Amino acid sequence: MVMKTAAIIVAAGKGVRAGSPTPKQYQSIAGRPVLAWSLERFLARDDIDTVLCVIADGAGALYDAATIGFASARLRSPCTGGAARQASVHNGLKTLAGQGFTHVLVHDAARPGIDDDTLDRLMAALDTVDGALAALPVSDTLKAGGDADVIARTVDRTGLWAAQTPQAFAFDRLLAAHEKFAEREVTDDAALAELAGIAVKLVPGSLRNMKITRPEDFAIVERLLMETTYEFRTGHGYDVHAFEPGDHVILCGVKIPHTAKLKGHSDADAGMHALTDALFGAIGLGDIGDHFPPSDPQWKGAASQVFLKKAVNEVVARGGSITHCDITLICEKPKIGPHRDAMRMALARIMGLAPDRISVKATTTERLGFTGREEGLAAMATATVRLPERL
Ligand SMILES: Nc1ccn([C@@H]2O[C@H](COP(=O)(O)OP(=O)(O)OP(=O)(O)O)[C@@H](O)[C@H]2O)c(=O)n1
Ligand SMILES: C[C@](O)(CO)[C@H](O)COP(=O)(O)O
Repeated sequence: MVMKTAAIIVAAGKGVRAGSPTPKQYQSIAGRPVLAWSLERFLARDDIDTVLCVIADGAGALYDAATIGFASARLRSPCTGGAARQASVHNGLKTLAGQGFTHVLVHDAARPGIDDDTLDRLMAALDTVDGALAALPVSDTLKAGGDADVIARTVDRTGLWAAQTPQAFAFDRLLAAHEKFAEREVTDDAALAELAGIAVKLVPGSLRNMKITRPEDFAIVERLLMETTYEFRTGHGYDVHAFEPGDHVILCGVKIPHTAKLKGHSDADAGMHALTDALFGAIGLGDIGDHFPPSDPQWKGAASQVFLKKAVNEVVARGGSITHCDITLICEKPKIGPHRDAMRMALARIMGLAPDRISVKATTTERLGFTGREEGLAAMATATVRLPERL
């Protein structure tokens, strides 16, 4: 079945327990409104076709302020919620009904720490079941309180899970459950699904995805959001160009007089091409040919810095930075040594990096092979990038 999935983010609560002057979903946390955190995560996913926020009547200005910069075709205009969370979800479902959605994920705006791994697990679960929710196994010993806060009994925690959101369902089945059991007061959608006889699979959620409920939760969640961890990745690139009659070559952005030129569709800057491929490799984005096909006439004679800048921008767009690049040019001639520093400076300028993050080296193949016979030259590059770990 082809899945068409919507996400509903419920943000129509008053946040009474959190005690903040404006409802908690609009409070700024780690530099942006609580709602913006989860909205960004849902909008970034290709497997979610539409995102709808459910907001309180009269909260339009707060919503607009929180979603500035989220111009996305996938983000619907918000709809209005109800007096209880259940009614807000119901309104969201009714707003999206009849539009071909096969599945829906319902998420609390008050859980800004939702991560991609949890979303992946939920989406995978929907392949085999009509209901799934993120949850954590209970790890504390549970007590039922009696009169005057005296323990009435200890509750067996075996098999108990604390429910989080998102909670994911076959769209029509969840809507039917909301319609049929609208009079039953429940605190989450999985409870309605149970009433409707939908099997709901528990998938591991995450601590980071805790709900802001009380005043002290803001600081805890803020710490969790700020702790973005980074990973380092290395990419490798290799390129070869043949010589043809001419009087100069362009290597790593520097024009060098020579007795031949390099043959190619663009300016044939093998050094820059290898580096571009190394960057695409580090972020798993294919190679230079995927982005700039040689068959496309618009790249004929193009300055290779266009390719390199695109690869750099793709790293930056992922919140990443380039730690180091190392390029080796392999040729008998021209001699690279005198031009190495100019090459590093040129690349540094194009990439917006300090020159000490770029190394250019050269070697010969001792007159062996095609470079030894001066039929062409080769370039190899490695690039190390620092990326935020996938959340
Ligand atoms: N009528 C309501 C009540 C709650 N929610 C949303 O449901 C989520 C989880 O609810 P909860 O933490 O209980 O939020 P509030 O109802 O706002 O909190 P409180 O009970 O403290 O007022 C929140 O994102 C909240 O905005 C909603 O959309 N509509
Ligand atoms: C849906 C929910 O987030 C699951 O834990 C939660 O039940 C909603 O908040 P409330 O505090 O129960 O109103």
